[in-house]
Amino acid sequence: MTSTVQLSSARRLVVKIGSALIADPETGDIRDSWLDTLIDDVGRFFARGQQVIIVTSGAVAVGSHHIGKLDRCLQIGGKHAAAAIGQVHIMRAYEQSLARRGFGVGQVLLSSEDIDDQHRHPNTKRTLRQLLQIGAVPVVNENDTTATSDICVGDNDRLAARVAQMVGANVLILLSNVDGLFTEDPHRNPLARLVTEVRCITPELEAMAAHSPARHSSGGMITKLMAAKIAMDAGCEMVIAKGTKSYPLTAIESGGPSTCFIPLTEDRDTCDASAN
Ligand SMILES: Nc1ncnc2c1ncn2[C@@H]1O[C@H](COP(=O)(O)OP(=O)(O)O)[C@@H](O)[C@H]1O
Ligand SMILES: N[C@@H](CCC(=O)OP(=O)(O)O)C(=O)O
Repeated sequence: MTSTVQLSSARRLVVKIGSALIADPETGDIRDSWLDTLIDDVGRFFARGQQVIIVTSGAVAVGSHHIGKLDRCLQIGGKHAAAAIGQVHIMRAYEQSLARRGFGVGQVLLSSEDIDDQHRHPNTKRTLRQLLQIGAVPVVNENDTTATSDICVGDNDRLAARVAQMVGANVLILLSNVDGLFTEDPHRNPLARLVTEVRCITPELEAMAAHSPARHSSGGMITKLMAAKIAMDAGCEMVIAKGTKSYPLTAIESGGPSTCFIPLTEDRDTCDASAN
């Protein structure tokens, strides 16, 4: 069973970009041509009167390749230094791509305190909303350079869900390197089937999700299901889709494969999942 995801009716969307999309996994180079097609899609949403917040991974992936090019050892500066270097490259790419289409950009680096702390939360929310009002696209990442385990969200799937919850987004899209949630990791079992629609995160569904084999990824499918719980509890629909090809948001709207997590409402209260 397939379902066509309706994105056009969403007033506010959060789009999360995984490391393997923004950065070539082999070279660590930013995939500029692909990024231009994503930003074309985002521009189309803005032209329809919709608001889009981007949550992007990739700072560590891009930065660690640069450290490699400079012949330094990752252990010395570690992940924090890699993120500090990579974040600059990522933001330059977003800034240039958005500017070519007439948009500004606002970098928002968050720790869990910026979302959880009752004094910081309203500031974070206000900043995101003001950026949208003045036509600057918020580009969010975790503040990896100073994050310690007690103040970090830990992965951008949950960070994106927390942002979606905070700004009252209608739809959260996680663009990844797989079509969605499969009955097993499709990289390990090619016979795994795509789950197209989820209305409830059951233990059976959680058992399907595994970690990612990719080096710079944080949580694989496990954190995506955690994100789905946060989003659905906030009444926000969540979509996981493959974003590796050009125009990844157009592909979803055209009925491309995806897993859609639909929050329960009073008139839709069945708790089940459909697989292809
Ligand atoms: N049940 C599953 N369905 C789909 N992918 C899964 C599943 N379990 C584990 N995975 C792995 O999760 C990976 C996607 O997560 P991740 O590498 O963290 O991507 P991203 O960088 O987009 O967050 C897939 O490439 C796949 O190997
Ligand atoms: N904040 C990190 C991203 C961590 C993360 O969640 O990565 P991914 O699993 O590829 O979305 C970075 O920018 O490298």
